[in-house]
Amino acid sequence: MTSLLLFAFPKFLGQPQGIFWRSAIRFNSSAKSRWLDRQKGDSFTREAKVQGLRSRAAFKLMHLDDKYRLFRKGCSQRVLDLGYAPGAWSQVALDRTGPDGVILGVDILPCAPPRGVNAIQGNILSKKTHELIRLFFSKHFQLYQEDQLHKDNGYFQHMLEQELESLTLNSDKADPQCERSKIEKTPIDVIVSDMYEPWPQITGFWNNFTNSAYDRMANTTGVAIKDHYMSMDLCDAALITAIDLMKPGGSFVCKLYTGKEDKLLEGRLKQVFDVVHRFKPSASRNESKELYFIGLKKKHEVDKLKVFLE
Ligand SMILES: C[S@@+](CC[C@H](N)C(=O)[O-])C[C@H]1O[C@@H](n2cnc3c(N)ncnc32)[C@H](O)[C@@H]1O
Repeated sequence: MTSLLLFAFPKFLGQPQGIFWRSAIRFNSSAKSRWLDRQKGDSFTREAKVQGLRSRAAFKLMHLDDKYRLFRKGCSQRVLDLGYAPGAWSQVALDRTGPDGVILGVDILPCAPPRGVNAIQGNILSKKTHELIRLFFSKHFQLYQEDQLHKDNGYFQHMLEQELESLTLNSDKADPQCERSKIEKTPIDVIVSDMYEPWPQITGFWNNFTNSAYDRMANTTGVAIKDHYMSMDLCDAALITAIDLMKPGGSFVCKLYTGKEDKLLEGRLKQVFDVVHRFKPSASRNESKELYFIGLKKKHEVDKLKVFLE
């Protein structure tokens, strides 16, 4: 059996046995059918289907919002949903901010956003993604909203990219009225981050890869310590986004797989927000180590270096 697999996947030759077997186990079909069985028997999964929500994760954000009042109707809130795919959290944000809310989802994977939600495909660890987000939310970019095309299709990312490129090219012009000065530095009211394992897309695409595209991303590994440290990196990335792009007074949520550095993250959050909570929503499975941190009332002056050096 082993030699057959090594023949089929020669890239595993020369790798330590442990890595080989872990990789083989991850693509095991019985694990997939266990996952499907669990989904079928789950009341949140059933309810999500009934309500037309893209995944059961929607209920986690609803519980978080019921408890901490992140969203408000009639306040034109600008919401950034990090790791939005397949889009259930964005659906909740859109519903709870009302018609004047503006929701932008960012995900490293391509995904058509729910109607009324805008999206960028990008890695939140990249500086360019931050610039695209800022540009999207800036008043300057609202010009493009006149065409209303985004209502059906989400924003066209290439338009944002072209805009960013032309701003970068003209950045050295000594014009005090230059376009860049119209861009708000901290335009966002609420940032929610559910970043971690890519959503388990099982239909709607042809898979011509030898392994699933989304499995190459940050799936939970089942190794608690690894999941913890990888999710710490994504929480740090979300926190940096909040420090750089969120208005004072803004609200923040991020998902962490618990472990040794929980306290470290909590300490960092306390330097950025006046109020910090931890919460496990009832829709979060008991056996899962996921936990949500909530930061409320972002402070006015935040020294990014100090947050990460202490
Ligand atoms: C659990 S899913 C989010 C589910 C979503 N909240 C919902 O309600 O539909 C986590 C998402 O985080 C995304 N992700 C992981 N790392 C990322 C990164 N570095 N930048 C952007 N998105 C990332 C994954 O692609 C995946 O789609």
